Amino acid sequence: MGAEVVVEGLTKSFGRQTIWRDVTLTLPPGEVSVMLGPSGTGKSVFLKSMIGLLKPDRGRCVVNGVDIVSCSEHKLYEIRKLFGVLFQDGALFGSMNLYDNIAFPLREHTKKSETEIKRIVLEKMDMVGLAGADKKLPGEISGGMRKRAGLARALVLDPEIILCDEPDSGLDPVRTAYISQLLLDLNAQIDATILIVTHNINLARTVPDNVGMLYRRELVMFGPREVLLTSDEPAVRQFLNGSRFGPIGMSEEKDTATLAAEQQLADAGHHDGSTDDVYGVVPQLQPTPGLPDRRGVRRRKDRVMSILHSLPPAAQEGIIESLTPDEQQHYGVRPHMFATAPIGRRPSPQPRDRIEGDLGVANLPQTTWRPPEPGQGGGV
Ligand SMILES: Nc1ncnc2c1ncn2[C@@H]1O[C@H](COP(=O)(O)OP(=O)(O)OP(=O)(O)O)[C@@H](O)[C@H]1O
Repeated sequence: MGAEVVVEGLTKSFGRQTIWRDVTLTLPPGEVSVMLGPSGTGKSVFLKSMIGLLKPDRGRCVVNGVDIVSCSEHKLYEIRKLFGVLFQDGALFGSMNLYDNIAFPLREHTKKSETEIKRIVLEKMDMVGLAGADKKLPGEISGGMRKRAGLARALVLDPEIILCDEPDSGLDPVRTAYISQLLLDLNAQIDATILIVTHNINLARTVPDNVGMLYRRELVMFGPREVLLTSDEPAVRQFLNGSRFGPIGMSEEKDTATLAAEQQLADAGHHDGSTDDVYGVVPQLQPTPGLPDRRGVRRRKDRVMSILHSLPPAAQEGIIESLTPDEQQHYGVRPHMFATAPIGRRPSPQPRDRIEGDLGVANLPQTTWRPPEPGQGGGV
């Protein structure tokens, strides 16, 4: 089973620029989590901080009892071996063929024989659908294949935790769907804890067990996927919908005057750039038939049902509806037992203080932005 990662009060600045502060979350062992957030909110910095490539100013990041932030260099070197990282561009050596790229960590960090290395490299290449491509150079293959090669390299040391920085970047929607499925299939096969940083809303809606979002130097929320997917937090809704209208601006949050002007545009029926209203829990991807069931799913059910009472009604409803009738009976729940609005219909926004607490919803500065009324344009 993958390792649990406990992040507590993590804060990172570069000089006087605070990237994010007081980030607290737990990546449950063997579950898949996604971190969303507008560009520049520090998602990559967060991943790098988790493996000790960057040093946070404050806080803890604990894996197997070791705090990566304060441990010795020697311990950090050891603990890093638990991580497999897929960097945004695959980070392959251009002059090495795929075989040598993927074998690199084994030759660097282990004393395995070349025969053993060959067995492992070919096995991982097969797992990511690259069988037969071992002689190719990174420059000779597509972006999707480079991502797969980066993933195979991340797998060779049998990581307990896999960090993926925008595995979909530069990929078309079909290749993104394939890499989404691949990540879930890998999770089923090796039960590793996975954290994916992405902007891809389809991936965020269908792949992970948990979703979080960084915004305005805070972790807006982090928790079971159903919470974010049914959230009425304006920044979350705007981000999921890819809408221009809302608190997130071109490069930073908007000021009051901009928000008021935007509200006028919305009232006048101007299009906000979004298409459908992305709200509600959609079915999660399943491992490809023939692969093992995801062990994290069973563990997650017990975990999420134990905190069900602390979640907003729409999230509770989404979770209960995702259970089979037998599971509903096992946990003593039935659809519509808590929620007032059926899933897919948006409940009225909750006052901020009613959705805080166990959820870890950040106390964001109040915004004057309000969604346009139905029928007044916007489609938010
Ligand atoms: N080594 C560094 N030194 C100084 N500033 C840095 C460093 N690395 C990142 N930053 C700054 O931290 C901020 C967050 O960068 P980061 O790349 O983590 O954002 P991101 O959320 O991953 O963005 P994107 O979605 O566009 O990839 C940016 O303002 C960036 O310039």
